[in-house]
Amino acid sequence: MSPYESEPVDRLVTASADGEDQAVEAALRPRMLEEFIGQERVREQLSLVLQAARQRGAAPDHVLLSGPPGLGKTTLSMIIAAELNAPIRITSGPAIQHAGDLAAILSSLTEGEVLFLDEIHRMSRPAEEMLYMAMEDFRVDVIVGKGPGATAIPLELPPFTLVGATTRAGLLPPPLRDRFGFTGHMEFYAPAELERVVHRSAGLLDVEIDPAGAAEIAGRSRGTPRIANRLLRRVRDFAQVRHDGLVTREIAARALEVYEVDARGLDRLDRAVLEALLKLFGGGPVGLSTLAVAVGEEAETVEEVAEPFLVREGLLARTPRGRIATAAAWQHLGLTPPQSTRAPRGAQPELWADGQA
Ligand SMILES: Nc1ncnc2c1ncn2[C@@H]1O[C@H](COP(=O)(O)OP(=O)(O)OP(=O)(O)O)[C@@H](O)[C@H]1O
Ligand SMILES: [Mg+2]
Repeated sequence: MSPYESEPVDRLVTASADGEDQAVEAALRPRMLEEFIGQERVREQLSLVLQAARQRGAAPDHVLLSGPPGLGKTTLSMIIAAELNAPIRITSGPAIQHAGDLAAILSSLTEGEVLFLDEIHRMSRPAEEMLYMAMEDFRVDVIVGKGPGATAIPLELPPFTLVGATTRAGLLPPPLRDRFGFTGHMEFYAPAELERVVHRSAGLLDVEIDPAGAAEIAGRSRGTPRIANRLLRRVRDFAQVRHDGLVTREIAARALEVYEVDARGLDRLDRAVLEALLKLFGGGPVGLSTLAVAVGEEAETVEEVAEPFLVREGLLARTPRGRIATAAAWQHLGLTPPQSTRAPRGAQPELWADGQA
């Protein structure tokens, strides 16, 4: 199970897609490689793979796209098919319960078709093994019958290109990983790239925005295009209802203040965790469960939902003795760190840490 599934669905800064995202994302997806912003390395590598295949008139190697949610894996897989001028079949690991499900999909593929397998790390074991053979030899063994009388009927498949996407590349069994000819690692986007994403989406959504307005939204988007697009939609509402529709830096900042997304993209939960760590525990070290009780959340929520971004931003560190705040955290919340000691006066740091790093 993906750690992202425990995220509260109403969170504006979650990188996972909600219902509204799914409805509008299709309209905002870049269609061709040229329109795809950022990820320069993956784009260049992929462009070579695709161009070479086109020149040879053959299906390209299987492609694995890995990286956190909302960075463009699904978008890129559709671009691959579009660039190859090939049809695309879309399915996902959890949708393939039995090897038979996969056999049915594979045997109905046409020559050169792109098979997009989302969340490929969540496929069942028997399906995975069938996939090994399909990827390597373009062949599957369909088992007919049960017990000692069962026979394997080999079935030839047309050449196809598998595009797998995963947020958890580390969970893929090595034999599966090895069968991809090319792996693209998606990285978080730089602010300037997100600004371009915001401008592009604003154009498609007919939102009037100035460069400073786009920069403001980009800076609060946690390196993630999906979040940038979502924040843009909320800012658009605010600009339209309270003002004349034009998105400036000030309008964007005020709108996102209403939605409690701060200048660095921290939301209410992130700030609550940070504030508790600083104000109640003097910056730590404090154990995860103690910290979670202080903010009134489950330890899992704090660890999986709030902490990854705080750690990535260099605001919080996980140590064997517990969580500690960095100097940047004090600065971000506008607080002064205690002079000589990190823990509240009289407290032994060890007593505050509960041993969970
Ligand atoms: N490079 C990009 N340029 C412009 N828009 C992008 C880019 N990457 C992603 N987006 C936008 O972000 C949204 C999310 O992208 P996408 O659905 O491809 O992410 P994902 O990596 O598949 O996420 P998940 O892991 O949740 O499936 C899409 O609406 C798309 O328009
Ligand atoms: Mg996706």
